[in-house]
Amino acid sequence: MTSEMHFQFVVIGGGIAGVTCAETLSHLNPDEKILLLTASPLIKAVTNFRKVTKTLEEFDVEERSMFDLHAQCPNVIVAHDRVMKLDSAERILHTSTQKQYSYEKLCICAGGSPKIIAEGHPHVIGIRDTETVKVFQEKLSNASRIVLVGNGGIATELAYEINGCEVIWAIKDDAITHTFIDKGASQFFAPIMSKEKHGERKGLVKRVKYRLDDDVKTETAVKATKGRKGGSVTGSALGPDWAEGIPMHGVIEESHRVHVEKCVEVKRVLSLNEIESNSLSTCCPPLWDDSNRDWPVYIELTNGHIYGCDFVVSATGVNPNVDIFTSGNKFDVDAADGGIIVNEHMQTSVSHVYAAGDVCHAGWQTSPYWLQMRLWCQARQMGAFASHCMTADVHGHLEEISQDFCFEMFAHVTRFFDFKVVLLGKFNAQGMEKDHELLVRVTEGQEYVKVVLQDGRMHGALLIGETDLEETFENLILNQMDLTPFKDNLLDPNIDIEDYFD
Ligand SMILES: Cc1cc2nc3c(=O)[nH]c(=O)nc-3n(C[C@H](O)[C@H](O)[C@H](O)COP(=O)(O)OP(=O)(O)OC[C@H]3O[C@@H](n4cnc5c(N)ncnc54)[C@H](O)[C@@H]3O)c2cc1C
Ligand SMILES: NC(=O)C1=CN([C@@H]2O[C@H](COP(=O)(O)OP(=O)(O)OC[C@H]3O[C@@H](n4cnc5c(N)ncnc54)[C@H](O)[C@@H]3O)[C@@H](O)[C@H]2O)C=CC1
Repeated sequence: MTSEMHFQFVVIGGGIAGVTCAETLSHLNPDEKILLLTASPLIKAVTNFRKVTKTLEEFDVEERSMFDLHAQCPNVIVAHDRVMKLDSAERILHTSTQKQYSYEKLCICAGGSPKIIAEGHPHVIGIRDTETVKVFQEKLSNASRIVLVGNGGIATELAYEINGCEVIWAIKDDAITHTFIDKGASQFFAPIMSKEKHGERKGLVKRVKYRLDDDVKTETAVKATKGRKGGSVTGSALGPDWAEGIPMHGVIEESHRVHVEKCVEVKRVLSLNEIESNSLSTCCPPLWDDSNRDWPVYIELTNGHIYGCDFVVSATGVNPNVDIFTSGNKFDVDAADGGIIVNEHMQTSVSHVYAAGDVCHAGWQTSPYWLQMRLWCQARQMGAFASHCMTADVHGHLEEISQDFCFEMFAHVTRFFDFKVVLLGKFNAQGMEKDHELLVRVTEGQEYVKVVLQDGRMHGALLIGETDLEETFENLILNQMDLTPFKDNLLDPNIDIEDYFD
């Protein structure tokens, strides 16, 4: 019988949410011992954090050995151990190394795994962590054509970054990058996507730094391989600009070739044998050469088109890692996205258990200008806020804690097609009735500016390019000024909008 170790605070997950939660708990509770349990030996650390505006933040993400966190926060003990079972009635965690840990307060930050079409198929892969990127790179280095499924962040980045390999990009929508931008913005990007990339990429927003020496890398690779069952993901999600500095080359000379199939889903994944025995005819985009080629795998789309390729990347979103926790415990889980529901204090429906990051579903009455997206900034914010709530909870004044300002307004800065992209508030008029109004300003190849107005007040904005409008628009969303008298001038390029509202 293994003895049980008790901790005031236990955090599960070495991703951005878990590490931020453990670090903040450490600062708030210097005299308490905090345990961080992580299935991967590498953890994610946020560095160079800075606020760009009140709600927009930028930071670097470093992948570090788990020993670094203990060195930096001596009251945090980091254990490379996978939680196999949660007994919430007894407040005990059982791990893969047969250990048992009891807790006063627990925060689940177990992240998510890629939602993969045809899961388990040898020619269909997903991308989540360093290891899955390695698999992708290796496969790509021998590939001349891939099918890319999905229309969100990962697919958009891959469609732009992959060189030396033909890409058939299959999307459910009628425009690219639907998760982040509207149809007008995707038309703005269309000519840029098909162009070859020239010169150095700017890397303006983020960098992921790999500070590992070779020994740690080797050890990590071995452990990670052993730890996986059926290709399941154990590492933390990659962070901003993960694609930068990672070679993404196939075997053909043509540097950049993308064919977009719109309004489709994948109907079937087929083998060459199935194609031949059923005499199915395959297709090829105009001017692409498909003569006499047999492919390892074929994809049939719902529009009837069948494409052969070397392998398929399923970039179709994330499933929160909840199964281990929901088994035998009464967690409320969101029916649509599968996340553990948390309230405005990041508490789950199970006593003494909190959750943060990709694993959770924001179940509180959100501000009209905020929405949940599974992003690093929200993982950091939720992890930090959960630690404040857990600390207040053990001291009996949780009810005095009001929600952090970061949940007032959605704000995200990223890069797509080498352009800075800023998303503010309800940037795509999400959940708004038809009575909203859109104002748009486009300068081809330079900038795309869209604001969402309702009753003359700004509810959201999408800014592509170096617009310098984020701070002013953030203020206009937060202060809800009636813009009816200024509407005609709001996007006038000859007016300095910052001075206007000063
Ligand atoms: C390819 C890619 C690119 C991305 N690019 C961006 C971007 O540009 N901008 C952006 O904002 N976001 C981006 N994201 C999303 C962002 O990385 C995630 O939203 C964020 O990192 C989630 O953090 P997390 O801590 O909640 O989860 P994760 O990073 O998934 O961490 C979960 C942790 O829990 C551990 N764990 C899981 N189960 C157990 C268990 N049973 N026991 C112990 N430990 C366990 C895992 O080992 C891991 O350490 C990207 C994601 C991917 C996959
Ligand atoms: N720059 C950024 O901010 C980036 C953020 N991310 C984040 O990382 C996470 C994972 O990225 P993605 O996998 O791209 O998820 P995503 O949530 O961004 O996009 C998923 C896409 O897959 C589509 N889809 C879902 N099921 C499908 C199916 N069966 N067939 C076809 N299409 C289907 C959806 O319509 C959606 O377009 C997300 O949380 C995303 O926000 C990822 C890369 C870059």
